[in-house]
Amino acid sequence: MREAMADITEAPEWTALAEHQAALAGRNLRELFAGDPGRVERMTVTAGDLCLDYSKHRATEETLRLLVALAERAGLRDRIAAMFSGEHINVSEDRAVLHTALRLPPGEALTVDGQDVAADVHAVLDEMSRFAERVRSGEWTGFSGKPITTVVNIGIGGSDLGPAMAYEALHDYADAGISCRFVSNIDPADILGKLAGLDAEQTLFVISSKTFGTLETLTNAKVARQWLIDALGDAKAVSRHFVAVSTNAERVAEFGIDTDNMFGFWDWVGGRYSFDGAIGLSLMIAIGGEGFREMLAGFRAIDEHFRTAPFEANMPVLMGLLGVWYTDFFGAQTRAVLPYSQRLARFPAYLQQLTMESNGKSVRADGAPVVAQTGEIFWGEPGTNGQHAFYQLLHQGTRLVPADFIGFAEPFEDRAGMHDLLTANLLAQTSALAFGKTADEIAAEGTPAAVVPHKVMPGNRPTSTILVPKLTPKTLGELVALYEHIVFVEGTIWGIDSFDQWGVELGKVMAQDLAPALTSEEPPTDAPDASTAALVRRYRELRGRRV
Ligand SMILES: O=P(O)(O)OC[C@H]1O[C@H](O)[C@H](O)[C@@H](O)[C@@H]1O
Repeated sequence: MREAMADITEAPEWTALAEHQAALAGRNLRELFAGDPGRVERMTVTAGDLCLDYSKHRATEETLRLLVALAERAGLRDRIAAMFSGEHINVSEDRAVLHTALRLPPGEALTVDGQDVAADVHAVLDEMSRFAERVRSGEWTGFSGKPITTVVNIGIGGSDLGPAMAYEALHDYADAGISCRFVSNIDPADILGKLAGLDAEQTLFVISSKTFGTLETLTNAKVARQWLIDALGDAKAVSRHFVAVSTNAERVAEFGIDTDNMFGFWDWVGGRYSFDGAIGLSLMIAIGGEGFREMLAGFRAIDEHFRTAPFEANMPVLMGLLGVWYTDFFGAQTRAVLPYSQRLARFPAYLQQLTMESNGKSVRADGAPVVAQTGEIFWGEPGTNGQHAFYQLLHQGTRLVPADFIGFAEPFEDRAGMHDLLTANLLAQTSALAFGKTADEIAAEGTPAAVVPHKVMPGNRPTSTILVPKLTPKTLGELVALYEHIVFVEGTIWGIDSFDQWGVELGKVMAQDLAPALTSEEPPTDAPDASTAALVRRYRELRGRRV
C-alpha cells in the first residue's frame, strides 16, 4: 500500500488561488496592461534560445506568487530532483524516469539502480552515429550494393510521432540526400502509400518499437519484409535492409533482424520521451550525428534551466502552472498549440501523445481518485491555416481556450515578404485575442447598430508567445524539452504518475480477441457486448462472410 498523498485542493495555497481567481475574474487584460507599464518586461522570460512573453495571461504578479507557492506545496522542487536522479517516480511500473539522461553531456556520470546510465547512453549514441555515418556516406549499401536513399521508419505512438515530427521540422538539415518516410497505422493504406514509388534496392527500414510487441508495427514490418523480398528476390537481402530500435533484443531476433543491427534503449525511457535516443535513428541518418547532438544540446539547455532557474523565472514551471491555473480555476478544457511554421505541422500531434498520454489520468500516484481536473486536451494546426478555420471560436466562442503561439524570427527561405507576413499574423492574433474590440470602437467605425454585437471582439483570451530565433536542431530540442517539463509540472501538482499509460491496454487486448471473429468464415462466436456483436455481424455481412 502506498502512502496516501495529501489532497492538494485542501491546501491553503489552493484556497488562496480560488479566492484570487474570483477577485481577478472580472478584470480584463486591457485593465491589467493599462495599470502596469512594467508588465511585459516582468512577464517575459528566456530559457536557452527561447523567449516567452506570458504577459497576455489572465494573471498578475500575485497570481504567479500564489501559483509558485502551490508548486512549493506540491513539492515540485523535490520531485524535479527525484526525476533527474533516477528515483522510481513511475510508481505504477516501479521505474525510474530518465529521458533527461538521454542528453547528458559526455563525461557527466549518472549511476542508477547499479547501472552506469551515462555510459550506456553514450555507447548507444556512438553506435547510432557510426551506423548513420555509414549509411550517409554510402559505405552501408543495400543487398545489391547500391547506397541507401530512403529510410522508412516503422513504428507507432512514441516510436513514430517524435521522429516523424522532428524529421518534418528539420528536413532542411538533411544534407546527405537521404529522405525519410514514416509508417504507423495498421490501415494498409499507410504502408502501401509509403512504399509506392520506392526503390527496394535503396531503401532501409528502421523497425522502431520499445516493446517489439506492438501489433501495428510488427504487422507493417512483415508487409515491408515481404515487399523487399519480392522486389529483390532473395530473403538474404533482409539483413542489409532492416535494422531495429528496441529494448527487447529477444523479440528483435525472433523477428529475424540481426541484433548486431539493433539499437537499444531502456525501460526508464518512456516511449513518448524517446526520440532523442535510439528512436531518433531515422532522423539521425537524415541530419547526421552532429545535427542530432546539437538537438540534444538544446534539450540539455532546457533541462538545466528547469533544474536550476528559480520558479519565478522558470519557463516550464510558469507554463505548467498557468496550465493548472486555467484547467482548475477557470474550467478550461483544452489548450491550443499554434506553431507559425509549416515545418512544425506535426508538433501538435506529437504534443498530444506527450501531454495527454502522460496526464490523462483519473487516479493519483497513490491509487486514490484525483481531486482536481487533470490533463489538458492539446490540439492545434500551424498558422495561418488555423486562422481561416477554427480561430472564429477562439475569438468569439463561449469557451476559454488558452493558446501557445510559437514563432520564428529567421526563415529558411523567403518570397515576397511572406515570412514577415506570417509573423505579423501571429502578432495580430495574440493582440486581438487579448484586447479585442469593444462595441463602442466598432460603432465608431460606422458599423450599423444591428451588426455591432456580431462584430464585438470580447478579448481577454489568454496566450503565450514563444519567439525563437530560427528552427534548428537545437531550438527544436529546446521546444520539446520545454513541453516535456510542462507535463511534469502539471502532473506533479495533480499528483499523478505521468509516465504510465494503462488506459491504452484494454482496447489492444480486445482488438486481438475480436480479430478472429471478423476474419473467420465460421459463424461468429462471443462478442463482448450486444452492440459489438451486432456490428460484427454487420461487418461480416458486408465482407461477404457467414453471419
Ligand atoms: O514502442 P512500442 O513498444 O511499439 O509502443 C508504441 C506505443 O504503443 C503504446 O500503445 C503506448 O500507448 C505508447 O506509449 C507507445 O509509444
